[in-house]
Amino acid sequence: MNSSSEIVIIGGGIIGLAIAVDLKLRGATVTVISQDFQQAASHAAAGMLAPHAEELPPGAMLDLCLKSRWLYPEWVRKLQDLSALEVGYIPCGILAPVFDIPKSQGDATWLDKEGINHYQPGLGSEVVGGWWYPEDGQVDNRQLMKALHQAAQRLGVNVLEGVTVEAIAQKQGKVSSILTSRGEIEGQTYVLASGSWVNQLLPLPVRPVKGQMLSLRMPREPHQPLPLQRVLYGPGTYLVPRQDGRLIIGATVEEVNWTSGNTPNGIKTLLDRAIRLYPALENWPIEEFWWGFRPGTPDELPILGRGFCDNLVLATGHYRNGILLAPVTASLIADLILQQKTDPLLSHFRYDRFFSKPLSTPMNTNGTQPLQFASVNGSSSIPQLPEPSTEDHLIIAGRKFRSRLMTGTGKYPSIEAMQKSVIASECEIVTVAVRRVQTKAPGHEGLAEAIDWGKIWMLPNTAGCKTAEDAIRVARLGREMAKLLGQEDNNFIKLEVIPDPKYLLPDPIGTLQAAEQLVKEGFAVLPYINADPLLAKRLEEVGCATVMPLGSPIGSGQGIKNEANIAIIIEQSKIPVVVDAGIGTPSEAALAMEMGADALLVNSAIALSKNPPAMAKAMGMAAQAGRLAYLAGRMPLKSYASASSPLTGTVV
Ligand SMILES: Cc1cc2nc3c(=O)[nH]c(=O)nc-3n(C[C@H](O)[C@H](O)[C@H](O)COP(=O)(O)OP(=O)(O)OC[C@H]3O[C@@H](n4cnc5c(N)ncnc54)[C@H](O)[C@@H]3O)c2cc1C
Ligand SMILES: CC(=O)[C@@H](O)[C@H](O)COP(=O)(O)O
Repeated sequence: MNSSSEIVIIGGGIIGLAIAVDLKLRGATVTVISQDFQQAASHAAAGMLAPHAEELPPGAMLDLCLKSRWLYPEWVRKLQDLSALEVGYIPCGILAPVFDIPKSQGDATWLDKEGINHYQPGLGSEVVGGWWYPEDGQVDNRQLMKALHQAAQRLGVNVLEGVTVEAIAQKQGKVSSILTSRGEIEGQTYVLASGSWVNQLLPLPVRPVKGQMLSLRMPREPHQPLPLQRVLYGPGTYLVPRQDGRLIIGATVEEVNWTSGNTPNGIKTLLDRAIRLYPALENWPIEEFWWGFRPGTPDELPILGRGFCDNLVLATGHYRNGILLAPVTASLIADLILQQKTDPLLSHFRYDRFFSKPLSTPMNTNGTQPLQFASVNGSSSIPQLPEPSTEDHLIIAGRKFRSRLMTGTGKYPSIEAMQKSVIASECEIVTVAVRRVQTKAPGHEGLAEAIDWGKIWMLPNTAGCKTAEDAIRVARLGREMAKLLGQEDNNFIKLEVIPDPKYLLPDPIGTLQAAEQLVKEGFAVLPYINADPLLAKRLEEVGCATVMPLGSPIGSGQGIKNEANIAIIIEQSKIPVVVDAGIGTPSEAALAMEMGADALLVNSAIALSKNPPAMAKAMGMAAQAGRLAYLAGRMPLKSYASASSPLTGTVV
């Protein structure tokens, strides 16, 4: 497949489809690509339209939600007309029963025990009262998804189901096409609406937040209304009665990454809370269990508006309120694309709120100072080194570096220790694990912002990737991450394909495959390899920028165990050889440089030392000393002693 469409939307959840329908109604040519309509959070949701019951604080998010709730009646009427399907929209109001009398009662309508039981008989005996939110409501989100799908197809949106977008190709600051499991697709404008999966394509801080759900069948007596008429939004659970007699019970909120499935604990928790709220349901038949992944952002606000490239629009991160926010998102994004109209509300939801540039900010959000480099040589406790020769540069992919030591960012006792160590080492290249930075893994929170990327060249690495495909995907994210942090022209990637968790030894075949592909995509590839001279040669032939043979396993501190093979690699390579991993002491660092390695990468030995900045300085000195020694040339080895002082003129 090689096709083009004016606007290409990635993701066929409620957000992608709602935008597609809106754009199409305004005359655009639209394609929607979705790998799996059923996996969407939009199917899993409860369908509450609940800005008030969710207790959103006053501000831009509440304004956005209220605007969307206001748009709902007209929006669903239009969809029902287009699709000829009912979507179960009911502005039924939401009751929020509580078990403790609240301290303050704010503006919302408070109902005492008698009042709330009047609205909803049969509540648990512990309910002491509750709030009444008359304007909140619900929609049957599964029906709504069917209607959106139908409307899109009837309008002539090109809906591609079962197609996965694998990469977003860019040229000169614009998205040029997208690469999919069925070929390349071109458009003029691209909308990224792939929910929780968005950071598989771009480094946005969106993570899956799992929610488990179940449904019961409510008893239906002849000529009687269903026992529950309104949404009950209780402490830790909610009950959403559908007109067809199902009762939806939700939802857990779990930070378990992509762990799928329902668990006994999840379901038990929901049922316990639901029965406490409305005891009669304990005898109703269970119909279904399911789960879904909410697209969560660090501040729980969506990401909306232009992003990364001129012709790329972002619409993701709707977290708990994506069903509610669909109409307003569709309308604002269509205005933006077709009329270049930027609603003032959108300014609160820009993607770059997560990427503060440390150069212009005196203090990062986590309280750590960004790196300052000017005073390094004035630092008191660390000895000074002579200026290295200005002629002797390390050159990788045409880029010059004075320092021949690269460092990492993991395993440090604190961000501050890492910052000081980077400064003390005088390194100019720091490698960062794309995945850990993206997911803000423990120890990596605020890491990207803690380094002054105006001074330090970022070497994104594919740590954590077990296959070539995985590494290629993460490498692409790494390039975006470097761009976001201000290094527009950074195409470096430290390629790690490591299937083996015990020794962390790289997979040579996967590494070669990934390297070939990444070189084709224009990356400067720095592959981490076992010290295998033949593999090193092949990697050089496919166009890698360096090779990075390991001294010994990562983090082992065993030093240079592969000396003979590393020597062969050094001898035969026309590209720089960077000895990476296993270096435990400065003497081992110096040894690698004396052997003729072009550079070193040292992480654990510095980070795990009792005084990381001092060890970093020592490693920097060792790299320089080893390099100077290599350039100076070693004295010849001899089998016998030869006196140091001349023997001529000795007194007999
Ligand atoms: C248990 C639960 C309860 C919820 N309850 C409510 C509620 O009551 N009210 C409310 O307003 N919100 C609720 N939400 C939140 C709401 O469901 C989400 O915010 C919303 O569905 C997000 O929609 P989306 O279109 O952005 O993402 P999704 O619905 O997840 O859709 C994303 C789509 O993109 C596709 N995709 C991903 N990557 C790719 C790729 N690389 N190539 C092609 N396609 C791709 C996926 O297959 C998927 O179809 C709930 C969510 C959950 C999980
Ligand atoms: C940070 C990094 O890239 C490491 O995987 C690298 O290989 C360094 O290894 P040590 O931690 O053994 O120095």
